[in-house]
This record gives sequence, structure tokens and C-alpha cells, in this order.
Amino acid sequence: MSRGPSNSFRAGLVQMCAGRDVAHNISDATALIREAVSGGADYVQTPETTNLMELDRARLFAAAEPEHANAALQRFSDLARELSIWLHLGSLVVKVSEEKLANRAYVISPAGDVTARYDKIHMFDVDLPNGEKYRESANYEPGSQAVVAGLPWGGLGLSICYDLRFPNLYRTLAHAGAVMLAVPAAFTRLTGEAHWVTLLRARAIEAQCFVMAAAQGGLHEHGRETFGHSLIVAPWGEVLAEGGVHPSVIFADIDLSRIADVRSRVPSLRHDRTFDVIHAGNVAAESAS
Ligand SMILES: O=C(O)CNC(=O)[C@H](CS)NC(=O)CCC(=O)C(=O)O
Repeated sequence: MSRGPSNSFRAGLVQMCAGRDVAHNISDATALIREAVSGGADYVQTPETTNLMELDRARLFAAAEPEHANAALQRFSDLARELSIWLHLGSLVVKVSEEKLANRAYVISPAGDVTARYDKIHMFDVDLPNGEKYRESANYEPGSQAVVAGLPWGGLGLSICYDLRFPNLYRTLAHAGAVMLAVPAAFTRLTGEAHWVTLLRARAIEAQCFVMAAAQGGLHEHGRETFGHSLIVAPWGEVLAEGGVHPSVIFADIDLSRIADVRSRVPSLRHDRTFDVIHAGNVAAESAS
């Protein structure tokens, strides 16, 4: 595969449909990562919870492994080294105590070393209109640190799934030097249909970054359905690649020289202002209380 100049590279995003068995998920992801590399990818991203999707708390904790003895992390570190790629595990389920897990992303270098970790900050505790109920915080300990991971081509701002709804995280990452944003996810089908593409394009446009979002998709063993539609978006907002519902790999050639062009024409990242909020009129004052 021909490698471009140092500010461009090929991204391969793995879309999968993870289940309850860690070994099975590792083997599915491995096949797709190899497919991505066959297609010329220098950077490969996998979705949220690549190693495990399980609803039952007892089974979830029985299958979850700590970071120092994590089969998925060990296997994927070896794979990154074997294939000589930057491998970004969108997240792994990692046991951090007998009571809590972390929803943790890893960036692994072509030497097989973990160079960045990120724990999902925003917990998906919601009640959807179709009756689906999620209480992520019951099982997971949220993170409290945003992370810009250094890649050879530029800074990659890390996030996971529900974080997508908090635009200030991405603006903070852009101000901290990110030129790419990662949003690996397991979006629900219902909210994915309504919001996924729109929110990802908005984050790309407002943070003036490339956005890369590898997704879980399809009907999972644990009974939930996720939206799929892995997406790569350019900083001007156009969609460069989009997946369907089933496991696959999507690709895009990322040319980071576009960032300077977009940011110099519309310098909105340098136009932030502070302001006060006032309540004008009785109706607004009452409804705001
Ligand atoms: O629990 C698992 O098995 C894997 N993890 C997830 O599915 C996570 C946490 S429950 N899902 C989301 O954050 C969906 C967000 C979303 O769909 C939205 O913001 O609309």
C-alpha cells in the first residue's frame, strides 16, 4: 500500500456486532482489523465495548477482566505490533473493582504499546420513549479526564458514544490541539435513527475536526439492537464514508492539511466569547426556575 505524506493517512473503521463471549468477540474483531489493514489502513478503530456486550450484571462481572489480565487488550496489543498499525480500541469493558467497571478506550502504537487511555465521562442513564431503560452508572465508574492522543499525523480527541451529546467536550478537545475526534459507539437503534449522523456532522463542523466513529450494529446476543452506520466526516461536514447495519469495514483517506484551510477561512474556534445570561420578561423567568 502506498503511504501518503506525513499529514495524511488511511483510516479503517471496524463495525461489529459484539456478543456475550469475549473470545468470540476477539476473533470477530481480529478478522475485521485484518481486513482493514488489507485495505491499506494505517489507523484502525473498533467500536465501544469491543470485547463484551452483556446486560445481566452477574454475567457481566463474571466475564469482565481487569486491565492487567485482559485477554482482549493483550491480543490486540500483539495484533497492532504484528500488523504495525495504530490500533484504537473504541472501548473495552475493564473491571476496576468488585463493584465497578470502566468503559475504557485504548490507543495502541505499531510497537504494541498503549500510548493513551480514556474512560467514558458521560454515563448513559436514560429512559427511551420505546420503554428501553439504561443505567450505565450502576455498573460503570465514569472518567473525569479528557484526552488528546498523539498520533504521527496529529492529535486525536477521545470520546465514547453518549459523550457525543456533550458538545463542550469536543470544543475543549479542539482547543487542546485535537484535529481529529473519535466517537466509537453502541448507539441504540431508536436514538441512532433520530440523532447519530446529525450530531456527528455537527461535532465535525463546530470543532473543525475530522470525526471518526466506529459503531456496533445489529441485533446482539444480549437482545438489544444497535444502529450501526459507522461514519467518517470531514471538518467541513461532508460524510466521507458510512457503514450499513452489518459487520464491515469503512475507509477514508484523511488529509489533515484540510484543517488549516477550514480553520483559517472560518476562524470560529478563535471567536469564543464570554457572556452573561439575563432573564427578560415574566414567562421566561418562571419557566427557568
Ligand atoms: O452496554 C453495553 O453493552 C454497551 N454500552 C452501551 O451500549 C452504551 C452504554 S449503555 N450505550 C450508549 O452510550 C448509547 C448512547 C445512545 O444511544 C444515545 O446517546 O442516544
